[in-house]
Amino acid sequence: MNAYTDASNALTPAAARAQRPELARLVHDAVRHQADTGCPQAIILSGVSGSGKTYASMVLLRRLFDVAGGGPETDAFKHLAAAFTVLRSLGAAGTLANSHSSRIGHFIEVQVTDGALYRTKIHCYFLDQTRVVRPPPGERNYHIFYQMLAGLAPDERLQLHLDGYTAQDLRYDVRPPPRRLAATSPPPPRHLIAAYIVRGAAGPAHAACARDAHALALYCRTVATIVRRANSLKRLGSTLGTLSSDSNDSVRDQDAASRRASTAGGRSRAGAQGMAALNDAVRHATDGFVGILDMFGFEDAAPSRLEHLCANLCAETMQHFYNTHVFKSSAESCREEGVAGALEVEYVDNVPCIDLVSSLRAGLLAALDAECAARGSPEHYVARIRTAHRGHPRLGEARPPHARRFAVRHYAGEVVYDAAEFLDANRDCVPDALLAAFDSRCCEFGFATHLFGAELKALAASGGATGALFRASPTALAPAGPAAPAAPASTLTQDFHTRLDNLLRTLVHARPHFVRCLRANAAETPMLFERAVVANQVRALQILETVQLMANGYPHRMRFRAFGARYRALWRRGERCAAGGAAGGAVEREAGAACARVLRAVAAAAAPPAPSSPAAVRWALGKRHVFLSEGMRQVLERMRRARRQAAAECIQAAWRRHRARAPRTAAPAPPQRPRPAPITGTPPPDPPGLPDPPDPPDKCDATLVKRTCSLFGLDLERPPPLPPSRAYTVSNGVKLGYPQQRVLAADWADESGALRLRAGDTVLALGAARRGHVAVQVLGRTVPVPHSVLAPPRALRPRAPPAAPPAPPVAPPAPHALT
Ligand SMILES: Nc1ncnc2c1ncn2[C@@H]1O[C@H](COP(=O)(O)OP(=O)(O)OP(=O)(O)O)[C@@H](O)[C@H]1O
Repeated sequence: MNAYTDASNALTPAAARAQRPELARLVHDAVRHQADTGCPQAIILSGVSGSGKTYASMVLLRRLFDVAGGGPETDAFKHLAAAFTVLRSLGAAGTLANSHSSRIGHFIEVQVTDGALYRTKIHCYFLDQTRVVRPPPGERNYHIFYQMLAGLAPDERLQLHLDGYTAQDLRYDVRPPPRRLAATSPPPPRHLIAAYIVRGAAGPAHAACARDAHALALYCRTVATIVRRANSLKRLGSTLGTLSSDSNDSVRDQDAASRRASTAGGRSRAGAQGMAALNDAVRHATDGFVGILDMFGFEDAAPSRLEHLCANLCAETMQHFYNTHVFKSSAESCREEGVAGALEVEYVDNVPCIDLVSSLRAGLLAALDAECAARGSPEHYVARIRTAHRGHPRLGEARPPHARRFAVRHYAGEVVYDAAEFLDANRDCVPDALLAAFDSRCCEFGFATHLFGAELKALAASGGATGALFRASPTALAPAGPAAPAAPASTLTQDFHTRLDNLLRTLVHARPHFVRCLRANAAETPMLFERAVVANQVRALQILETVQLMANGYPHRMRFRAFGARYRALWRRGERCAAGGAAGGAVEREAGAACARVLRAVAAAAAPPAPSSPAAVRWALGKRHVFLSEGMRQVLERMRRARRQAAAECIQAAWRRHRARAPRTAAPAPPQRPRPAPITGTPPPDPPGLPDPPDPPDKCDATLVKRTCSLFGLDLERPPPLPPSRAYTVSNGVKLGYPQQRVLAADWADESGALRLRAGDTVLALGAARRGHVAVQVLGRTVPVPHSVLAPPRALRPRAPPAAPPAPPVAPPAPHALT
């Protein structure tokens, strides 16, 4: 985490070579576990902003493709890497903490079946949209703006009205000085005139608000649309399926969005629906995934805004998920199963803080919704929460006290929030009159019309603007009714909360793997380790408590059956593996006793897991589970590896011995597959002088071939083997064996002209020759004659009417003239 470069570089080969072995092991473990059990796996990255979550997530993704996706040369990987490059431009910005901070959280869902990747979905969580119009002091806008200014060709700049501008001139790329937008404000620059059409007699402050709402709505809708478009591309030529997703839908509500996106694309409707149905069928047949979660890191910008409160709520939620999974559930299951002497680690529970922020009854976010509904003010909002949560241990005062500010004591430190923009940001509204400007009847910019399609439809149904408000960001609750509603059905924080809930619902069904990222210093300086900075993070992430649990507690538990399946190699010969399961009582007890015998033997034989490891080698038996210390898990794994290695070596040694002895003892050759018996009259190989006739031209449609291969998972480079040639032909259910008498339908001569046959000549066909040819015996020679010059075999001709005289006996082959 020292060479501070952009995180998307982690997808490059150089970064892949430098990747951490522990991340590689983690991916192997997740893929193996997914393949063994079918259970979804979630790799959850956490840490403060700038600690390397995004970097690690890219390394993990690359590794996942190496292990299960065919490597980085596949179309799917290239497509994904390209999508992430675009996403980084649109969603990363320079903050005080991190000059490439991801302002969009990601959950990358890599769907895997039988250990092979078949589809990737990116779920995006975009919060920090106010940055587009008001970057916080000292911070920067999204990378895309600077990249455009630095990289556009002169004619492109002209087209976008950006000619002559630099990053310093653009209003949205630098923090405007306060009150710059008053009446005395200078005329809007060209790029703003090009983008906005603001009519009416509103004051300048009003007009500036409208302009900002417009810009914000355009940006976040554009991001969502680009993400959806990039994710919905189907890679027909690829062996690795598709990428699909929507930036704002919940994790498990993606298919409809994916279908919407596909039908919006250039494909025919039927084709897209067919492909969506096929994808759905595959998905339902194989619902396993390996997910990589890179959400917002904890941030303490001073002062913080509503977006920071949401990001910190997300970090708190992930910390709570960790606490529950690692500390709480292991202690509870030990208690439930009567395991005596289990260590209960004391950890800091952050539920009070999550309650303070997100409780539906009186949490900070619920109070904000109430304040928005009552058209209140920031000061009134802060007074309201102070009254509601007086004395709450997690709610504090800003220092010095301020009417619009309050502090929250998060798990990773205290953060002071300024509520000045809370209400506007939460409403996230844009007036209908502004959106009416994008109506296709008056707007020539079709893309903008497309971005607000649902809203414009509602406006058309209401007969035009009525003073209603729409959400600026795309939302699952877009106006669906016939007319525009007076106010949006949800707020920014409600949407975020819903999506966070959906994400958690997905995570609780998965097996989690936690990656805790630590930032080495606060200044993005390479090779600098700041003790205090790291110690704070170690404390906040409860890493010491985790180590304590790993060293002395029982952090791992396995059902008896799962233990038996995994450590089958350690069972004594003749002893049955633990069965456990539904049979209950006696069977479960017997399975537990079998596990205990193995564990006792292992513990007696075991050396410490590693010379310097403090982890104790302990185990305990519960009612349904085996409880293991980290040390015992390591010992079991090491012994299992050793047994399997020894077994593999034993097999190899036996085989080598067998191979080495084979010539001396003249052992019988290994049985080979019997060759098919030669067919009577099989033509000998062609004489050396006989030239090959040219192959008929390939009449296949290349696109059709590609699609078929993609649909059936065939490899384009290696066609499936041809079926073995048959010793007969079949027609109308009649089998005609070779040799056959055939009559020539047309004159034919071989390439040299030495051999000539005439129409009506009868020849003896011996069997199939090269493509499109039949091997024919002529004057003691066998020559390939094209099918096309031979009349169909007799049995294939139309049947003669019953009254017709019987066919004359087949004449002997006619003499052939050799010239
Ligand atoms: N192992 C590493 N090797 C090289 N560079 C790294 C490594 N880890 C992180 N970095 C660099 O450190 C910087 C911060 O990393 P990154 O953006 O991944 O942090 P983050 O935790 O995702 O931050 P945020 O939450 O703000 O998005 C980036 O510029 C990244 O390229």
